[in-house]
Amino acid sequence: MAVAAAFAPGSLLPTTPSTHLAPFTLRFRFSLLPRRAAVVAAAATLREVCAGRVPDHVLQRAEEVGYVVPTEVQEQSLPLLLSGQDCILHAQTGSGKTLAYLLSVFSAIDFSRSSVQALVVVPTRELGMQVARLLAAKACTVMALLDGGMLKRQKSWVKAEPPAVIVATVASLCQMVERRAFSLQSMRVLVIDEVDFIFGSSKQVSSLRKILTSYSAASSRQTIFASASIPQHNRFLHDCVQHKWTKICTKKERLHVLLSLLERDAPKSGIIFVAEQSERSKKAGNPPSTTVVAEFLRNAYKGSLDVLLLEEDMNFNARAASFSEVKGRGFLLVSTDIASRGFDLPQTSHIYNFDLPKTATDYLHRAGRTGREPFSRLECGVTTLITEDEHFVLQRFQNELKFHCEELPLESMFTFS
Ligand SMILES: Nc1ncnc2c1ncn2[C@@H]1O[C@H](COP(=O)(O)OP(=O)(O)OP(=O)(O)O)[C@@H](O)[C@H]1O
Repeated sequence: MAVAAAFAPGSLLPTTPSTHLAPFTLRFRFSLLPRRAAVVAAAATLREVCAGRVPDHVLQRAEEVGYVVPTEVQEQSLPLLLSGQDCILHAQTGSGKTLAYLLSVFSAIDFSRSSVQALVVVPTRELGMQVARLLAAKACTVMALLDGGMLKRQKSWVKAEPPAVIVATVASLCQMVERRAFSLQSMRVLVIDEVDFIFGSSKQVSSLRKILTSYSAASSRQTIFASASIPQHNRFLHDCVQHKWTKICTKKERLHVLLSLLERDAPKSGIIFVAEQSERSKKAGNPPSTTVVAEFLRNAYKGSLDVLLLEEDMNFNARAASFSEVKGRGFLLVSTDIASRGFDLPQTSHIYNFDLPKTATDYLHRAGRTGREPFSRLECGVTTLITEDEHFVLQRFQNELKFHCEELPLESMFTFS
């Protein structure tokens, strides 16, 4: 038997602040209404919300690229962020947290000073590239220190002329700070994006804590945490907005079911999430599932979208190429969870969980890659392919995230060999 399920993102409720990284003060928490309602409800423009705090040239640039009306998370958080308070930005995926914290960064920077004044810590190179691009477009010196980057060359640049803002992964940040390539003494704003992900690794937490306590003063900076899934939350999602679909099939049928779904949905663009290859499978010399799925689609899919691949083991140049290729084009991106956090590809209409995510949090972040255009009426959906014995896992995610799945008979909808 096969089934489909409906699921929709909605509001996230406040959490207990995480205290892993004392000595921060975390004074602000809020909940968020559904994204679309949030946009409709906005009364003031972004310019009005930021008046007198964010430099005019930044606001002008924001308007040029289409950021005119604040999303609800921006409307709610900016008055606090711009007043310099420490904040937890805990709001659903695609709600506009990045622009909220970036505007706060711009309000705090003295553009005439040549020193590192803001640090944005990100979990992955891809998210870092995205944030750095958004910042760079706003005419300010920004340097991205990301795993696999040219840290040696950057070390001399950063020494010669320290950028106002650094966007960094923890590992590359440690390397540069420990080599004394720059100082964090003038840092006014610290942002930790996808904070729960970074706090999920004790190694990253201890490295970050060491850097922050040794090289910057907690009392003189603003700290902002951002994520759609802050730890210790009481409850996650409610309020249906979009249809999300789940299907049951046997492992063998998955590729063909996926193909049928793609034909039926005709996505504008889609991301197909596939499990990372196990060590055992690597040792056995098997190709990664991502490659298998991408190869299958390249041969069998007859639609107009480009089939692209993104996975951990690809070298950084190949990863960067895949990431920049998908920008602005119709694509079917086959990826591991590397694309599940922070990735902002607004044209993504459909998500397919070819393999189940490991946790409910991972499910949330994967699902959040769609429905990201606040003003769009694009039909969006999340589809999960599961076998009968995986049903209980999905049930666990539903219980934890408080969403409801509806099942849809497979045979009536598809024919596959
Ligand atoms: N005020 C705005 N007007 C129009 N579009 C906006 C506005 N703010 C943000 N966006 C767009 O909304 C999309 C989602 O924003 P963003 O990436 O900041 O979400 P997020 O909350 O950080 O999501 P995630 O938790 O998944 O990282 C992006 O395409 C961004 O360009």
